[in-house]
Amino acid sequence: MSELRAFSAPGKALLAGGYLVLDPKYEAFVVGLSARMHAVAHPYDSLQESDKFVVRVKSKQFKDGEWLYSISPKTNFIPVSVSGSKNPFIEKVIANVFSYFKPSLDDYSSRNLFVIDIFSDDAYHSQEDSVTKHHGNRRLSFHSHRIEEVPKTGLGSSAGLVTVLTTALASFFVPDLADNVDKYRKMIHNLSQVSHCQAQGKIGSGFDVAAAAYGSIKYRRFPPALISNLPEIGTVTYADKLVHLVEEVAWNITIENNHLPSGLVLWMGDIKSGSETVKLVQKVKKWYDTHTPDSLEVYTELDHANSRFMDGLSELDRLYESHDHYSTQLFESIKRNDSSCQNYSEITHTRDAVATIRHCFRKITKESGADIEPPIQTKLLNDCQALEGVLTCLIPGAGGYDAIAVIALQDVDLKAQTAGDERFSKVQWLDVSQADWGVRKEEDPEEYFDK
Ligand SMILES: Nc1ncnc2c1ncn2[C@@H]1O[C@H](COP(=O)(O)OP(=O)(O)OP(=O)(O)O)[C@@H](O)[C@H]1O
Ligand SMILES: C[C@@](O)(CCOP(=O)(O)O)CC(=O)O
Repeated sequence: MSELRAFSAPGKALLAGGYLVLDPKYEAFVVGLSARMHAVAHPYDSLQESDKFVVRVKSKQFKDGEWLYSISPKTNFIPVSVSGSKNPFIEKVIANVFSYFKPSLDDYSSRNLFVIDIFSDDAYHSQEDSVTKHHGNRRLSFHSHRIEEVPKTGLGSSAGLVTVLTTALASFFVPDLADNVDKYRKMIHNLSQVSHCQAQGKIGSGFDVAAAAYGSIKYRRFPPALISNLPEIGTVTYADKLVHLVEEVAWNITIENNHLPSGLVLWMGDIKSGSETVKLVQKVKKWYDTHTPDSLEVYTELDHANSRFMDGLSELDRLYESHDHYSTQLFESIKRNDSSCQNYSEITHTRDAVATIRHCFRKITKESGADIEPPIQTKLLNDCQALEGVLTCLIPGAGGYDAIAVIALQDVDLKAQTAGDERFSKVQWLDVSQADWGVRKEEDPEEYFDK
């Protein structure tokens, strides 16, 4: 490509289906966020040598944020770090995009250097030790530490990175991609799932990658074996098997557009203390296996409550759009958040479903030792539930001490309501909102750079 082009992909919050979504039996609800990961692909450049490709990925907001990989058809597209500095997510994206397109060096002689800049929005990372600077027309935070050392807020930075980088790198091989992201969305999604899964060590359900590719969705995962059955990267059969998986295989996945009701918005409160998802998942799995058949009953109850929660939100969405007397009264009652809420079954159904989800998670917390909704978070959520304009609130994703998610009326200001209140002193409201759209082209790539 002879032109600069920019893409972005959203962060995520898993509002229903944590843990269950690891099993293809259950459906989850994930919301795409306004915090986005960006990739700007530069025009083709050339190396002195013509016996390899080089991909240079720069992420200048982080110390030492540059990775240089060389890659060649002669070694079946195994990326080799040139600078010595490695990033597993970037490495797997390069391996898979090259294995998928199998470019020949003859076709790319004198345009075999691909340069991509990564930019990430503030909400992904703790802003401590960072300096905000204008970069082109954008305000970006620059951190004094390496990417692995900067505390995350849990919005899915790696999934955003993998998805947007896959898109940007693929745009070197697909001339019409930049103007047709939709046409290639499935390919981008499937390739990104493969890369993310390999880089992460095959732990996740892939809901974060699906949200990065598609935005707010109902999601049911693919069978994990689809990816774990691939041969090793660099083996002779890898590229063909990958193309077959991305293009031909039925993934049996559910991805359906789904969003929060109009008139309601998401608030994410960061708690600054972090949890380790992998350890939580291990504890919950152990609890599940050692507590059957009771654990299956808990999962079934959770699954039904998740469905009722999603149905309740859809019901509220329909009501908001109707703008009739009943719906106006209902939304005013959420605004007051007083006993009048009891008069509206749409509110009580949604709240009861969330109460059941939280009850089940507290039970699992107690029996498994995995702090999904530990008592300190229970107290915080109960305090949030009583705030003006709050429909409901819960622990997103894997739960723990990371964050809380609150669904509230669009015109209430939780920041102002909780300011100076000791009960909320640990909560930092993130500057994010729901944003339904998945990976997309950004119209003005020049605006990322100083003129
Ligand atoms: N802006 C970036 N530039 C380069 N690499 C990044 C960037 N953002 C994330 N990464 C890569 O992703 C890794 C973090 O991924 P990880 O899956 O642990 O976190 P996350 O996706 O933000 O969190 P969570 O899965 O809890 O939502 C980093 O160590 C780095 O390798
Ligand atoms: C526990 C789990 O179901 C959700 C983790 O969500 P999060 O990374 O905490 O947003 C794991 C997964 O689905 O990958």
